[in-house]
Amino acid sequence: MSKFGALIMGPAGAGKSTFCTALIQHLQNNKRPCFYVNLDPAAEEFAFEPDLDIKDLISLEDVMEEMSLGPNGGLIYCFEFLMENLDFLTDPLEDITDEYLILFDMPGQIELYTHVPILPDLVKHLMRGSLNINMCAAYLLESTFIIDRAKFFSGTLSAMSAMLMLEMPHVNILSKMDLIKGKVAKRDLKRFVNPDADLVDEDTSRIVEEEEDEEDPLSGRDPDPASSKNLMDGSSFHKLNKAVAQLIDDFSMVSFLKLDAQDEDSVGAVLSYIDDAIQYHESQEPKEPKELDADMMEPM
Ligand SMILES: Nc1nc2c(ncn2[C@@H]2O[C@H](COP(=O)(O)OP(=O)(O)OP(=O)(O)O)[C@@H](O)[C@H]2O)c(=O)[nH]1
Ligand SMILES: [Mg+2]
Repeated sequence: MSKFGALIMGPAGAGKSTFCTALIQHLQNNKRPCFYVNLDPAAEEFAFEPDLDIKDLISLEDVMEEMSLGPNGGLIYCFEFLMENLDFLTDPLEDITDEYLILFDMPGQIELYTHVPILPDLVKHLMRGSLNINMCAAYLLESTFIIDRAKFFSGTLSAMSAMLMLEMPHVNILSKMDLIKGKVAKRDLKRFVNPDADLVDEDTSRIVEEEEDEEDPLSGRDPDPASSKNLMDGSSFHKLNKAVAQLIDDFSMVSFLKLDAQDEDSVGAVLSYIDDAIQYHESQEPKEPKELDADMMEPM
């Protein structure tokens, strides 16, 4: 029997938990069962009580206190502890049937998605171990980043890093679309949904003209070439951003779905992409004719 799940990821405050809440509500409205797993050991409040909560295994607060660690080191410790106690996840998930969508609400520490190898191991355990869950990663990025294009491309790079690291079906999502309604022209929005590198050139707010051959205003001397290597002036920053944006553009790997968590149609649309990625509907038993909605049986 197959199992189906989605890993809801993204930087701090991107709207992961809100998206999980909206998804659970939408699934309930459509009479689909859901199993909600909280993997954020610092999360306190939930609109829907998690069916499984990492805090019942380990809490970030205790780790920080007892191990004298900061929030990021503490989080990594919690995940290492989870990896040593995988039965905590495996046992309750074993009995989940193929009708369920298992939602994993992840923490927002970016290092988890970029350079710490814990997440790939966790994903391998969920997808390829005895649980054999068909999983899709959903990576959320705040749409307000669009206003600052350097920030947008750095966020896009983190999404790409997660994609490459996890090697699993993946959708990228621009969350909080309600916040930019009316602020970005529809035509421009399309270019962020499929990011193109020229967006960086058009971001005039960030371009600072290179002040080559200018005297150092403090000392009156020519700028020291050695020290200027360590300083990133506006022009080098722009070139770096352009190179990063070009890399993303060249890969043609990152595109975004738009999400407004308050709008049920928008939540449903994103869910349909996740369903497609995990082939949820293909696995569902065909319904007996008597189970079909009476409306559908009525003559047109
Ligand atoms: N306007 C608007 N606000 C949103 C939306 N989604 C989330 N927020 C707000 O953004 C803030 C962070 O949302 P969360 O859902 O807690 O974000 P998160 O990614 O789970 O955060 P961490 O778990 O702390 O990393 C909250 O104040 C939410 O109310 C949205 O679609 N629109
Ligand atoms: Mg959260």
